[in-house]
Amino acid sequence: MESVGVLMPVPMSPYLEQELERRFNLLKLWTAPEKAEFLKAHSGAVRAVIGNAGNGADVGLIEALPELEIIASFSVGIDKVDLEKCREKGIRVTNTPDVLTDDVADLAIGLALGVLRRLCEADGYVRSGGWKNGDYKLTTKFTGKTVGIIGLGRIGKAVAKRVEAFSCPIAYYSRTEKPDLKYKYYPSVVELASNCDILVVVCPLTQETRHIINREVIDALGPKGILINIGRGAHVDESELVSALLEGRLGGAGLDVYENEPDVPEQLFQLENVVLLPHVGSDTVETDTAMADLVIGNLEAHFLNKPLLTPVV
Ligand SMILES: O=CC(=O)O
Repeated sequence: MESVGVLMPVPMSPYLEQELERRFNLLKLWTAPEKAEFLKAHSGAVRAVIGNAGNGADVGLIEALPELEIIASFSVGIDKVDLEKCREKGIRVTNTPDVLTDDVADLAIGLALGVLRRLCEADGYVRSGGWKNGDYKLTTKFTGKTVGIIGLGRIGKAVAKRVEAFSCPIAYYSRTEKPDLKYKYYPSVVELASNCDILVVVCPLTQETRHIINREVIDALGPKGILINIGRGAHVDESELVSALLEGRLGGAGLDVYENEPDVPEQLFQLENVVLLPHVGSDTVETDTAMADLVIGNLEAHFLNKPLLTPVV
């Protein structure tokens, strides 16, 4: 497979890069001084593209690569890949589900604890010597709070499992009720937000879920409510979120994702009831390796005419 051209548009994981380089003709777009020229020069050779959470494959890229057969995303979310175009052109698409579920769910709990117990602020209190002048202020309990989950897929269920250990009542919203689950179902996000203390966004980003967290939902969650977003930034109307936090209409937020990454609204930097992470949900050494192995496994399966391991299209 050494002659198969695999295009990596942006750097992702050194391990993935190294393993792709051992097996394929890896073309690293970001290293080219003139990207358009590079693409033109290699367009006939590229049979696979590696996507990720921030960079997929839009119509422009797909149309520029006439020999493209497969897009293997180094992410579970494939909202940056034009799936319709791929279906139309018979291009296969794979992602990396399951292997990252635990890490992302763990991080949701970390964010909830971070916001409620003010972990980052309290850490700063010790580092800056503040403790020498007195105890840190009281914070808010997590155990027993009602947690609402938007999207009860693999990661949503893993969040629920963890939250159960904190004796938190669990409710959820998804397109359809899941009768096999014991959690309380709400048929609208506003109803869910009105009936929980912590709202976790963990559904895939689609046209229907874009800005699923809007002003009405934020107001339903209210001044004591906490929003945790481990899905995609575009799930949330970010300017509404910022104004609700600045005006005290929302109790706090734990965010791993933003509408225009890596740009994060700077008004949030001054707020102690907000924990901001740089989209690191699945970024552990262990999961990076597992995701990379899955990307490579899918490419090898494809080029050996075997069934894909985790097909989306
Ligand atoms: O955001 C990360 C992913 O989709 O894997």
